Amino acid sequence: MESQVYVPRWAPGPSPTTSPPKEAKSERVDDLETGSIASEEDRSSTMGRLFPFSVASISDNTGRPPHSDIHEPPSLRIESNLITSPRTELGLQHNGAENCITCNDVGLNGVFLTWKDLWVTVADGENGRRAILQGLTGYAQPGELLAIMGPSGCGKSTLLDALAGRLGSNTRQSGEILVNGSKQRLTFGTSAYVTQDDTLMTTLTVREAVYYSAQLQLPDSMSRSEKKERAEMTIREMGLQDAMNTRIGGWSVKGLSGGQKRRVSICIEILTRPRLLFMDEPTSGLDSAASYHVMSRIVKLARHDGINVIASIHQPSSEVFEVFHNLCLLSSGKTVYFGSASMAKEFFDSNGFPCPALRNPSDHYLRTINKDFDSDTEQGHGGTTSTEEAINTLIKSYKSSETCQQVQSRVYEICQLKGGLLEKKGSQASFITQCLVLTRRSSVNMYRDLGYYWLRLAIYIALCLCVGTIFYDIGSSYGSIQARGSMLMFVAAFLTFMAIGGFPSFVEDMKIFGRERLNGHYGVGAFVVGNTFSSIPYLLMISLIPGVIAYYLVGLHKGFEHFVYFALVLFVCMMLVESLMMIVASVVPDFLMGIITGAGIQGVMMLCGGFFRLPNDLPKPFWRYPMYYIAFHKYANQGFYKNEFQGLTFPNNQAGGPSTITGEEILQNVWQVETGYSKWVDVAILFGMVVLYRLLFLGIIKTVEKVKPIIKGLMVASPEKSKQVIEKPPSSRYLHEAKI
Ligand SMILES: Nc1ncnc2c1ncn2[C@@H]1O[C@H](COP(=O)(O)OP(=O)(O)OP(=O)(O)O)[C@@H](O)[C@H]1O
Repeated sequence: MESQVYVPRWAPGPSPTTSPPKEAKSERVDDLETGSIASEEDRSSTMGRLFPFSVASISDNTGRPPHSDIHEPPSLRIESNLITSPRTELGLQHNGAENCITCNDVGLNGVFLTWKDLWVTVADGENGRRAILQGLTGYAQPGELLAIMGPSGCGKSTLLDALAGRLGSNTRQSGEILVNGSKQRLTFGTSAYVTQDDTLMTTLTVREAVYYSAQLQLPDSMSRSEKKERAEMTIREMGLQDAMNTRIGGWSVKGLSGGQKRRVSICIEILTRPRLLFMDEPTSGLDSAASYHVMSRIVKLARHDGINVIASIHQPSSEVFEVFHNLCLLSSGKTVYFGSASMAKEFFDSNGFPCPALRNPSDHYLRTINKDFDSDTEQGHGGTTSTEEAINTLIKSYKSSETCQQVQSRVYEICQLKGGLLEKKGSQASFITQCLVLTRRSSVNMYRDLGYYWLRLAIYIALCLCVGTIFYDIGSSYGSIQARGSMLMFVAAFLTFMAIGGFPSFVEDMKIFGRERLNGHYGVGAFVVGNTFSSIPYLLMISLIPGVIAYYLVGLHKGFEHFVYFALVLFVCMMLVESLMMIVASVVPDFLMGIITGAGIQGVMMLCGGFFRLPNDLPKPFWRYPMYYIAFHKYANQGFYKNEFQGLTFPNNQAGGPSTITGEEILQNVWQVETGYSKWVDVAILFGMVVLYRLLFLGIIKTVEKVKPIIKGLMVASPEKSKQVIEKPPSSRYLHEAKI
């Protein structure tokens, strides 16, 4: 082999070999749409441009065909002006497009991810801290798929979460994760993450879910029809064309199957072709054919658009296994193997665990390193060894292998590249577009979800019929003063309290918001605006229809203006309770705990709202100030009472007093209402509280987003272990020749 000069594509200055030959642009090797595979001739002509790095030189004197190099370590395979991978067999290389990863600007736009000596620990009651990941080192490159495999509970999801910056707050992480060679946080829109559980809006059809998502994420410069086309093309790519108009469905209504939901989740995240894509078990729930098609399409997409894909996979078929570029095999948080997927077989062979004929290699690897069932591992040579021993042998062997050294060298090289900061992938749609789309989507969801408003409407109507018949035709006797007060209190307290009923549906919305927010589809502001505007028509409906029943059956203060005020206070109180529950949901995302917390808060507010204990009798200072002024029931009651009693006169049954009593006197002496200001001020305060509560929700989410990483940063501790931070590449075999 001739001497080699490794030149990264983003290295400054001209390089004679960094540009692909002109004719490359006219070549058509594979077609993403049709999935057609390149001819062998085409492939060999484009092999030299398969990777984002140009390697000056070089001729291969071995005379091997292009594919035979797959038995060499993958990361630094340098020969024949190429570093190649077994994916060539699938035609996953240059496709002739201008933006082809293999030819153009992977080095500029692609994202390299490296991690060195990565540890993740969690608190363990008895033993201090338990390590979930133990000193992992690896890398992931643009245009490639890195598969993370291992037995259940070995730390696959934890590794993905750590790399994506999404570890839970009870974990501690140490080691170095670099993006394009520099430290940067990977949250909120810098990458896309397909989580293990499918958090989707169950009331939407597949077409709607993906199209709304396209509208939220794709730039305003794209026309509606283009967005629609992109959405439908992506749905077809994931083989969901027959389910386009099927509702996703949830626990109450059956819709898509688990595997179909998985594919919808993938569709939503690949719409914008993110530069970094994390996938937690993308093939779970899929049959082997569907798994193969999904994974091969993702690999093609990765290759075509320079996407760096990192996926945890449970049990790939041999066909699926073949599309992996690199494999990270974990056992109990330790690396058993990291390197070319196709080289894993040789690794297991050479360590005395050959894959039996006719067995799927990935099954063999997993079986060899799964010690959960404490079974013995059969060896090719007829003997047996315990699974624990087998794992230790493999871990030791990997650590001392050349492959491991090459991985560390590769990590070191990538770290030297020092690429720019990763820009937010984020949504490119404007804030206004996001608000409009979210309002529309949320309206459709509220309309179709019976639990959101329809059930409440039915219950409200039933309750208001009860109120209307119990207080029927209340009249204007002296006794009606107390009855009116009680009836209005019931409406202000209990009917508004019932707004809590929409909380479970809102919690589902919050989960979707959480996922989309983390993936950068839109911000908190757009979510709050969308939720507020979409709920207004429904809240108006559930305050007007039951309100009219209760108001006119009881025969409250006559006059349309009085009814409008009554319905307005009811409406704004329901909105207020919903806003309060939004705050609760942002702090307590579990719906049962949230309902209990929300009910508790409202119970306290009801108590100190000035009805059960008159304002002047409330113990000072806490209940009289500030609680009385914080409880929205104060303003609701006072507004209702002013609306009801001002302008009315009642006969006075009290001995020795005047024969009549005015509404003003009742307000001041009976209900102790502050009459120095108009009833409209009360309603304005209530509206102000709605705005305040929604702003509080926004503020809490934003603060948590900002504070959480700081707290996590403070919590990062060095685990008790000797560190092996790679300051120098263990193997300088390639580097001493490299010009970076
Ligand atoms: N935040 C956490 N707190 C406590 N333990 C955790 C936490 N996260 C992960 N673990 C533990 O770490 C181990 C690895 O979990 P992880 O979810 O990464 O495994 P996995 O390989 O993805 O498993 P599966 O394939 O079954 O999804 C498990 O034993 C799990 O209980």
